[in-house]
Amino acid sequence: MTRSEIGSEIAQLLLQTGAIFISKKQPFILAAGWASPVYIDVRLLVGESETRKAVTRLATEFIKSELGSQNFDAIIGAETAGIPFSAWLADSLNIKMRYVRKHSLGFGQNAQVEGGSVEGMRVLMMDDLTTDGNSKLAFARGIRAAGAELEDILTIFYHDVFKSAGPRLQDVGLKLHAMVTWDDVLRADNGKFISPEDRTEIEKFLSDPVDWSTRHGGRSR
Ligand SMILES: O=P(O)(O)OC[C@H]1O[C@H](OP(=O)(O)OP(=O)(O)O)[C@H](O)[C@@H]1O
Ligand SMILES: O=C(O)c1cc(=O)[nH]c(=O)[nH]1
Repeated sequence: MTRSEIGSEIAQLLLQTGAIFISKKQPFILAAGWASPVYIDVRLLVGESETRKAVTRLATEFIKSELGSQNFDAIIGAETAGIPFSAWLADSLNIKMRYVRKHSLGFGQNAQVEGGSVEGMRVLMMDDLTTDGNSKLAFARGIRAAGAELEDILTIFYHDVFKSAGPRLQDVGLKLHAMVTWDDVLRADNGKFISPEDRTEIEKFLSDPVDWSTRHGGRSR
């Protein structure tokens, strides 16, 4: 399967499971404080057996063909939504699984990376989604502080509109790989899930998300 075929299949799953939410009244406020007319709830791919099996099959194929599964000793799921996907992928790829907390626990072993040592291991970080990459930077600091070699991050969805995300990750030696972006979703929709009015609003947001956010009470820079 090509990258584009994988993107198209997962985009269909996101549309069918109702994971693409379009705000009718108030904008969504995202983790980093941006206002947005859309919110992608990738967590909805977790609930049903058929759906999660399909995502795991597609992500396994993506990792094998685009990244090379032999390049990783472990997959590390990011709290919270990255954790279930990392568990299924670790089984499917037959590699170790760990997970990384948003913050060290603060008591007990005070660990940020859980599930065993990652010292000297080549690891792949797995999360459900990327917006501006802020959370990825924090997770990466924790994973590297635990002694792992981390260069690659895989997310199911990437908004790919906050233009600073890629360079900020590259500056610290991180490569972001995404299975689905807005291009895949807008191509996969046949008008059944996204109305023409909603599509117009989404396109306005995508063409200048910082301006959209500023005009709707979210972050402006
Ligand atoms: O900051 P970015 O790297 O662009 O990624 C956006 C983050 O926002 C979501 O997490 P959130 O904390 O909202 O929810 P979760 O705990 O369910 O993962 C998502 O799972 C990403 O981790
Ligand atoms: O940036 C975020 O917080 C975010 C955006 C989005 O579309 N979906 C999500 O779960 N989080």
